[in-house]
Amino acid sequence: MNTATTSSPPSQSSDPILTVRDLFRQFGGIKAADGVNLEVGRCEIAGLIGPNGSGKSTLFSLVAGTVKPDSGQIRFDGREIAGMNAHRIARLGLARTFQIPAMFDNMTVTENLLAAAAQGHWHGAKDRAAETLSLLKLDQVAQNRASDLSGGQQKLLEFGRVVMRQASLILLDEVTAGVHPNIRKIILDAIARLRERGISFFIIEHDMEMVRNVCDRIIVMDAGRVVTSGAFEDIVRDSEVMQTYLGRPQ
Ligand SMILES: Nc1ncnc2c1ncn2[C@@H]1O[C@H](COP(=O)(O)OP(=O)(O)OP(=O)(O)O)[C@@H](O)[C@H]1O
Repeated sequence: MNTATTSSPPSQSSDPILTVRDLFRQFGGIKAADGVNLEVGRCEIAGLIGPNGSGKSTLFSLVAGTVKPDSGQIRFDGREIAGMNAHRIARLGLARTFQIPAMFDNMTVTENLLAAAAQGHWHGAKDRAAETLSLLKLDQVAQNRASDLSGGQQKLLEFGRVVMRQASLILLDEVTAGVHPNIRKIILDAIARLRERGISFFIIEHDMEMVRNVCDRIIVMDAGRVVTSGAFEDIVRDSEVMQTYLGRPQ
């Protein structure tokens, strides 16, 4: 069901890059994660959808280590990471866009990319910065200060900073929300290209068109739990899921 935006994933190993088992986290009386179970395959682009307050962002924070679970397992690339601190998880190769330190306003676009590499793998950073500028069509503004970029270009730069860290799994939280269609297309094409290079993605998205265009598989959450998962067409065909969990019958 991939459109022209995405290509087929490279051959996937059967061992998922991310496995979440029986994950619980309460805030006061609110069960934000109420026994979450899911997997993201290697080189997969998995979409996470669900109504407001269903626990999507909390799940990302639990996986990225910025929120600690009450109980449960999170296995990333063969290691148990539940409760590990966020910096350690990031060093293992898991990145969450737009959660990394804000870009440096007074530095150029290129300098910002190099600074992101300095937080992780410096080897080959200059070549990777050039590749990333090209991938995200930021070549023309490479020497501009980050503060002089448009809002959409700043989103591209933040995405580029994550790419520079050479993560093997990237969590994207509504990465295209509110951006111009041209910027959106650049981001979607970049996701598809990066997946071809072996990077896995887990994407929170409200825009069903983006979900359809880019995701291999959709995971639906409601009230802190995964209620179903499957191909986009199967999910939208399930009118009960669409009405109950997304509030829009198809
Ligand atoms: N730090 C917190 N303190 C208290 N309650 C929280 C906290 N973080 C999340 N919650 C609550 O946990 C529930 C799940 O929130 P979460 O933001 O994870 O949902 P979401 O699916 O990402 O929602 P949205 O689509 O609106 O971003 C909500 O009821 C929210 O109010």
